[in-house]
Amino acid sequence: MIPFNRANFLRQAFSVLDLCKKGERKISSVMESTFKEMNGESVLDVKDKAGVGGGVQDVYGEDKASEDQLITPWTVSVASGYTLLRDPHHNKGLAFSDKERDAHYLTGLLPPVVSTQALQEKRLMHNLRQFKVPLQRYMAMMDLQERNERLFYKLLIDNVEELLPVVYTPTVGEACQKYGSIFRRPQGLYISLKEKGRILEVLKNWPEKTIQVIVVTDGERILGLGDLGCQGMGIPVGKLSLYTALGGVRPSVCLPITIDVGTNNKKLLEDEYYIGLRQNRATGEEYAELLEEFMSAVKQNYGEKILVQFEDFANHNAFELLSKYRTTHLVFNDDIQGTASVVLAGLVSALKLVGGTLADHTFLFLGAGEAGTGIAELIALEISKKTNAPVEETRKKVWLVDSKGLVVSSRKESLQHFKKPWAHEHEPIKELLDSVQAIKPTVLIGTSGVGRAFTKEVIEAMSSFNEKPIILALSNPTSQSECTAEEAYTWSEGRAIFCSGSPFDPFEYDGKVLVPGQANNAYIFPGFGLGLIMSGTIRVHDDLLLAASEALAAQVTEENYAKGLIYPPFSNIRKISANIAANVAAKSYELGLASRLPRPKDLVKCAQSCMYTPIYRSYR
Ligand SMILES: O=C([O-])CC(=O)C(=O)O
Ligand SMILES: [Mg+2]
Repeated sequence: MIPFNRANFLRQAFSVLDLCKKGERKISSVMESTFKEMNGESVLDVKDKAGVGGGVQDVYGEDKASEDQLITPWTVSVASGYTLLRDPHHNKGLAFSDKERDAHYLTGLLPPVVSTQALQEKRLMHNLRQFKVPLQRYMAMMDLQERNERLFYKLLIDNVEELLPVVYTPTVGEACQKYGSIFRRPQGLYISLKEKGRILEVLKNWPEKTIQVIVVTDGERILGLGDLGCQGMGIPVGKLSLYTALGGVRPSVCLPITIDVGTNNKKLLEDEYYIGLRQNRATGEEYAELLEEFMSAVKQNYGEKILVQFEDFANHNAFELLSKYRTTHLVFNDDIQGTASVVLAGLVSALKLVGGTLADHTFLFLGAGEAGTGIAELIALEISKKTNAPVEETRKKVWLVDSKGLVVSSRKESLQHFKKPWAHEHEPIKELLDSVQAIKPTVLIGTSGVGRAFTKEVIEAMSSFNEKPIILALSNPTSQSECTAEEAYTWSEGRAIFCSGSPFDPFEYDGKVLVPGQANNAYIFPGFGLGLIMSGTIRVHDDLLLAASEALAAQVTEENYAKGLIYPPFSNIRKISANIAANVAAKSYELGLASRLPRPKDLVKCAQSCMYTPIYRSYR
């Protein structure tokens, strides 16, 4: 083995660089990051491996391993021929030019025609539209992602409004429910209880070395569908494809992870096609230890600035994980914080339609879990910032109803800790309808995961004391939505300002076409993540969520308001994400949380220039 020292390292590095310059080798992401490292561009933390000396960011331990340690023999090679066609990152299918076919040993492996990406796109959209069953469209999209990554993202970006419901909610929910039977190829990293004690090793099996964002779930609360165990993998995969399509984060730096600690879903445990551990969920110390090992391994492997997005954990773990790791890691809980940020943006822009300030409104939630309390807290925080009233006071504008009724002070003893701040003085009320009539909210928000919980009586009550009741039915997928667009509009006689978590089609009421908004965290997390990554932010602060929310609200145009919309259309999402990223990064620099210095002058331009675009590249 060549002894590791700076001189040898540089010699090797420059000989590879030479080959690259001559076009004989493609620079791999490993070498690329090594060069950056040598230039001092982004130095990650030096790993603490007692007794053996290695270089800065010797992530895979090749250099510092002593002879008895095992290492992974990663090689750098240029894909060609059949392998190139089977490599989703580089495959272009029929779009390989004749010159490329010659140079890369593809001649004969493809039919003679040379297609454009635009024509491929047209053909694929035509084929997708032939499928009438949404799950078939989902599977066709996943196959495309596995076959030709750039074409997948091109399709998704150019047809975002049509394809979002396919790769994301609601179809992704059904895909998770049936994940075992539609399973073709693994799409992310599975870490189960069986890997306890060697999670770091498992991370190293992932083919990409440079990772900037991880979306992780333990599958316990997949959308509003409950515990889907290991089959929750569809969620991190879907969320990360939006990181790329909507936020422009490069696909190669995104890593979907499912942590499998078992499932309490009896149906899945008995399903012969179930893909996860066939046991009940580990809890308590066993669970906490696995998560602790995971969080340490992630930081050890990818460095301080790896963004970990927690997704669809059950309440009891979600709050705890967020509060435990928010001071030591760059973590973000999409269901608590992302949802809060998107809903706050919608409410702030709704003020243009209903008048008043946030502090003039009264909010009632059905559902006091992650989304409900997360949104509630951000509303209270925003009102507090705007009015200078203490947050303990501003929380009194917000009421929660859970499965046992209105959250009130007499229930405080028995409440889970995250509900306690919302237990205000009031007599106990069991039913939602009675709570609505007693509190008389101007805004009704559903985060309960209980489909059709906003009944005709509830919507009619809201409409009896509000000229324009704001009704947000946020639970996903569509089957769990607290009411449909049609119901909200019909029962409010066309007066409701309605948004849902999963998309609904426009609805015509009394000759007027009413367009429901989609208050989904997909508006926020891609741009938010991009903002954190491009500024090298090291911790998430609540003010960054407010910055994201403010940027989103600012993107709603007069034209949108005229249609009764409180969110901009998803078709503009790349521009919206760039603006969110810039505002988040600006706040991060202001708070001293950004480590990428000097601060770029024009952060919007910086965000735009960082964004991945899926057009084909030409190969030498
Ligand atoms: O995935 C979505 O559509 C929104 C979300 O985070 C959830 O419902 O858990
Ligand atoms: Mg979620």
